[in-house]
Amino acid sequence: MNRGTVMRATEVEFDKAKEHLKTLKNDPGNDTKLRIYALFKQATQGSCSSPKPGMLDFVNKAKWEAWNSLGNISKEDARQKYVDLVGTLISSEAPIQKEATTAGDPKSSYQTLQVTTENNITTILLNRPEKKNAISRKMYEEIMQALEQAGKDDSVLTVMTGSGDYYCSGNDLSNFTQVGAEGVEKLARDSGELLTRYVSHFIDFPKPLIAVVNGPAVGIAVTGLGLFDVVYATDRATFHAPFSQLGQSPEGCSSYTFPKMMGTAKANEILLFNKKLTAAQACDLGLVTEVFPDNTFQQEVWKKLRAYAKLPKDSLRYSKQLIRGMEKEKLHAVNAQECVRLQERWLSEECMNAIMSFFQNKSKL
Ligand SMILES: CCCCCC/C=C/C(=O)SCCNC(=O)CCNC(=O)[C@H](O)C(C)(C)COP(=O)(O)OP(=O)(O)OC[C@H]1O[C@@H](n2cnc3c(N)ncnc32)[C@H](O)[C@@H]1OP(=O)(O)O
Repeated sequence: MNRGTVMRATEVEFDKAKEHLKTLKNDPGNDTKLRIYALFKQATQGSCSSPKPGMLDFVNKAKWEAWNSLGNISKEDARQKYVDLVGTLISSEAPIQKEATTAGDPKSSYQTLQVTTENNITTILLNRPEKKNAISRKMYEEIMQALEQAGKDDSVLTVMTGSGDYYCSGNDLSNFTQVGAEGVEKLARDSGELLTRYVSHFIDFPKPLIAVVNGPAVGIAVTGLGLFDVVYATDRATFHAPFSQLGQSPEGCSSYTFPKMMGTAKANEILLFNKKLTAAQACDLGLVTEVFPDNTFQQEVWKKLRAYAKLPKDSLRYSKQLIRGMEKEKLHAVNAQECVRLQERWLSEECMNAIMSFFQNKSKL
């Protein structure tokens, strides 16, 4: 590049930076967030021309000040600065996480996931960090689609992990507030059908499926872990299945896999009495394979996974099928039974009150 040439980010680089921003694991802090906001506004709308918000409108006032402070820089310069700033934030995070989630060949048709294949590993990144990766109806459908593709592609392993500070906060509770003209019975029936299909995709998944639990997990994100082949967790992760608090009942085959894995008495504390486990406790009970310190989690786990992914693909596939094969029929029966019970639960007063209370109070479970 000649001296004095100004670098200009392209629209594609700008769009990529917007996507990368969603995968940030660490909170960049308010000042940086305001600068990102301001550069984005300047890049898309030009200089700030709106009137200054009132002094009690703290949030919009801070945003206005950040945007206004950019002065007259051009849209192109703002776009370049935005791309640079996001690039700096991404590269300051664990390099292995970046590699696993943003490089490779993103199947960009997904709205709620980022799916990449690299080093023989297909990674399904749950990508609604602003909602703690709660699983919306769209996300259930997209996870099923991603599993179907990953089951057929050339990769050796499939990994599921979360974007941001949570692994996943379970079912998006607003799935139960979207009642159509046909009423709540229809909603419960459709939800039961969706859940049956969703869990079946895990039961039938043909190659090693690994959960990289990068933060707390709630509800179905915990119960479904019994259907993964290996579960690695950061020591920051917690495992909470608050069914009775929500007037619901277990799913993800956990009414069978949990007692089998850890004994009925231990499973009951989790599935009946909402006991929240630390990562170390979950590991002692056999739900988690291994726990890593948060600051080396991504590095250590991805190093291991890259080594595993060099093993012969068919051997791993057939071995998994032998280990799980005998159980498949049983698991489908358990899944069907759990979903029938849940359909009844979703129509119960206990469950409706609990969901209303979450949205009214945003009460923490
Ligand atoms: C189709 C039907 C299939 C049904 C399958 C059956 C599955 C059952 C389950 O999974 S049961 C478990 C359901 N999950 C929960 O009950 C968790 C609810 N969430 C919380 O308790 C908290 O949000 C938290 C502890 C996960 C995180 O707390 P905190 O760190 O304080 O963050 P916020 O609460 O501010 O969350 C940020 C933002 O995300 C929204 N959100 C988080 N989790 C969910 C969720 N599960 N459903 C809907 N929305 C969720 C939260 O409301 C905030 O949104 P806002 O910024 O206010 O718009």
